Amino acid sequence: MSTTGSQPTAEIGVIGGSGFYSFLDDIEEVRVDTPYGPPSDPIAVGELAGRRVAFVPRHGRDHRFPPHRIPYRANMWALRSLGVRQVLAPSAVGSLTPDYGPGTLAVPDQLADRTSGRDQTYYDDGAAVHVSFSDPYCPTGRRTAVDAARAADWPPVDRGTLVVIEGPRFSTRAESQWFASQGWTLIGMTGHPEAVLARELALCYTNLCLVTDLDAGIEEGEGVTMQEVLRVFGENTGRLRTLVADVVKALPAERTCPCASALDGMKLPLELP
Ligand SMILES: CSC[C@H]1O[C@H](OP(=O)(O)O)[C@H](O)[C@@H]1O
Ligand SMILES: Nc1ncnc2[nH]cnc12
Repeated sequence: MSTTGSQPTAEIGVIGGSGFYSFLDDIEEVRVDTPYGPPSDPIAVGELAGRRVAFVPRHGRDHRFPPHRIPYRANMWALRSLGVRQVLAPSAVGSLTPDYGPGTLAVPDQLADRTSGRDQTYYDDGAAVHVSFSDPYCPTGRRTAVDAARAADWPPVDRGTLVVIEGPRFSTRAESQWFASQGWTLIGMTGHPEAVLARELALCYTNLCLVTDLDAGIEEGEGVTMQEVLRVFGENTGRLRTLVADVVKALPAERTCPCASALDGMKLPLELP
């Protein structure tokens, strides 16, 4: 169903990644325009256990946006304009350690940006805004996700550093070994700038990482392929969707985390939606 009249609202946003192109059953589709163009797809808004949820697949339903072309700013802006304040972001990631094999769930607590040339800020002009980003993820969202995964009998890796590469190619063995030597444990292509854009809008952001492969530097075979990523993701989709739903249900409605006050006292050059 498409909405043209009064716009529905949502409190929690879910950004689906590779293999995660839809989420809710009974939805209203909302076309939101933003100063950064349209989001990846119309936003699907619906209800889950009494919580209002907005869903957008970051690559589009047909996976037409490669990671370096995703309209990250439009996606996050559109979610906020619907009322969203907490964002859950499931992602397919590679592992940089043999300890975390395919099927592992990880909730990283750190991020290392190795992207280049992506639009990574809303504050380009008019005033300098520097948000704190030492802890890029929401502590409440992370704790809720870790607890929900444990309760679902899917014990997660409850920390770790996600390095985000520009892509769309996968890493060489040398690059991958270098990332691992830094102590970084997970690798993906979309966690940046998603996390920082959420912080720049004072949104909570939690990355739920499903390991689909061992990255090239630690793998003994042919290296990573897109087919392998999508196959392993497909094998784990059911429990990941259930977990996202569990986290939606368990997220505290009231925000007491630092993300909520990320912009307090700052003079912003634009009006947030
Ligand atoms: C489909 S292979 C690589 C692709 O998968 C991951 O996507 P997402 O983070 O949206 O789940 C990775 O970041 C790449 O975009
Ligand atoms: N090995 C890998 N490198 C980058 N992004 C990924 N997404 C899933 N697996 C990946």
